[in-house]
Amino acid sequence: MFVLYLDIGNSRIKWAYRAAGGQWCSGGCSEAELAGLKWPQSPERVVVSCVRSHPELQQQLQQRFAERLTWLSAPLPGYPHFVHCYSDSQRLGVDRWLAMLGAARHCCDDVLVIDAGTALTLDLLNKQHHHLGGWIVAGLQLAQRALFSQTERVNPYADEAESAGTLPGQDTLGCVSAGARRQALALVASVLADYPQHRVYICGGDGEWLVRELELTGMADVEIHHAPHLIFDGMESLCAGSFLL
Ligand SMILES: Nc1ncnc2c1ncn2[C@@H]1O[C@H](COP(=O)(O)OP(=O)(O)O)[C@@H](O)[C@H]1O
Ligand SMILES: CC(C)(COP(=O)(O)O)[C@@H](O)C(=O)NCCC(=O)O
Ligand SMILES: [K+]
Repeated sequence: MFVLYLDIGNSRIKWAYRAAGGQWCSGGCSEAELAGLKWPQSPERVVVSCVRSHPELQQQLQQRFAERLTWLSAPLPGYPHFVHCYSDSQRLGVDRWLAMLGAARHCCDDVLVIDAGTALTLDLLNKQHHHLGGWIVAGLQLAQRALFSQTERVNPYADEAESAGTLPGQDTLGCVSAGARRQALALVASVLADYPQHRVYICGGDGEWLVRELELTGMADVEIHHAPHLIFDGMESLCAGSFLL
């Protein structure tokens, strides 16, 4: 069956499907671009995860795909292979839930799932599929925007350059961008140090940077798996288990 998967985050939309060879084919797009995208065949099912309410887009996709569309805005209630720690499981971000399901699909160990997106989230899932909890902080761009919008003189000056690394900045934008990166790395390093037995999976728009940086700095003694399709793996495991009607 040809299934199209969409992940609507707070910054952008990601799409994916399995190519003929079985590998993921994926990309990112804006809302405006989504309507114009062409798929190799007409999707027989479209599974969407969405962490924000988006009635126009939902309606547009509903019209286009009708009963082929499944819209996930929260963890599926009563899903048997996941034990929540939130007393209100519907409050857990559906992207976090799906990324954990995706990681559980890849391995049978305790896992630490890191999604470096608009928010940087870290979640612990043990091998019995109990969610032990996690952390949510602002991601790289959001952390910088918080400073730009909530202070008077920390500004993204057009004549300054963003730092791509973590060395001390020497102007405002350099300090803010290096600070955001160093802050994210420090959090990840501290969690890795506390949970050394967990297998680590990293996804999200800043995932590639994070993995590279952890490897370069030797911050992680453990093996780090860059798994950019983790959320789609999670959606696929719901389809495979026939949990989506
Ligand atoms: N084309 C892009 N648009 C927006 N952010 C991007 C893009 N490419 C990489 N990024 C980085 O990815 C992060 C957003 O990650 P992403 O996983 O797409 O977020 P979300 O799932 O919250 O929409 C940003 O902090 C940014 O640094
Ligand atoms: C933490 C998130 C904002 C991350 O979303 P993203 O960065 O992928 O856009 C999202 O998972 C969310 O809205 N969660 C709800 C609150 C919670 O998980 O407790
Ligand atoms: K995220």
